[in-house]
Amino acid sequence: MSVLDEIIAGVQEDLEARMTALPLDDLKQVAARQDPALDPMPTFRADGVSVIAEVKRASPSKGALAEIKDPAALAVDYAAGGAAAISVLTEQRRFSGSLDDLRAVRARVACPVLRKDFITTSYQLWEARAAGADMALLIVAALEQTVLVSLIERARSIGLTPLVEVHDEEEVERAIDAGAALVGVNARNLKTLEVDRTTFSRLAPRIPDGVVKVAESGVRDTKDVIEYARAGAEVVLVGETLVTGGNPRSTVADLVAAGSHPALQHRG
Ligand SMILES: O=P(O)(O)OC[C@@H](O)[C@@H](O)c1c[nH]c2ccccc12
Repeated sequence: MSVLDEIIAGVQEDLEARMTALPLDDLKQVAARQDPALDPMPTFRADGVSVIAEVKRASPSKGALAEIKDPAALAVDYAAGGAAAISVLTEQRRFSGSLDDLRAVRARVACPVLRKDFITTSYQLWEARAAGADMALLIVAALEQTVLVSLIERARSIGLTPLVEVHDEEEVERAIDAGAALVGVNARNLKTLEVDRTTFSRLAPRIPDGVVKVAESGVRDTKDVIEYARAGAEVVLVGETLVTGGNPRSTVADLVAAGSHPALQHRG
């Protein structure tokens, strides 16, 4: 069993318990009480590289990264530094996240919030919306094509913008076929957990113009942002560097500044 399969098995076990505790119809009512979801796409399409800053306590590859006692305070710092959106890991077993983290972040920031998890059912999309998320991650490697198509449609129907994650050429093709408008190229292979930053430059040319390209993982500094931007990234998603560095607010601000350099505004 691959790491990805193992993570998903755990996620589904935890999910079953929540589904028993809160039936879908009740969950939908919670979702209906939320403010309408925010649309991140206009900001992502605007000039300059948008930064999605991630609240990430741990990862399967590195174990514990940071304690993060107050995820909402961290998200407020990210937003103050100029983050276009906040990503919140909600997977519990390997990433030490939760939907409580997402709700806490939602209550304190005005920008779009992404639910970062291993979503395989529409129940999880409703959970995301009920917790106040505006976006949800869909990992192509974790989903059969018909399921991917239906989760993209379902996400949109409840107001969520799906971020569709790919790792290779075949997954790019599947994401585009499924109608993705926001594609994330993850430099970390979820099967081997290794980071290869050239994955983005290799796959970006296969993503049509008009589809917003997100470079996920492996951003260490401003140089990496510039490199991803030169290869066509409109958005970068950054976790570890922000939670392990000293000053998240100024680090985000530095990354945003690097990505707004006029020499990078030639993406067409
Ligand atoms: O910490 P990094 O290398 O900056 O990476 C952030 C983000 O890309 C990574 O957390 C991630 C990308 N896709 C995922 C899917 C599930 C869990 C986590 C992820």
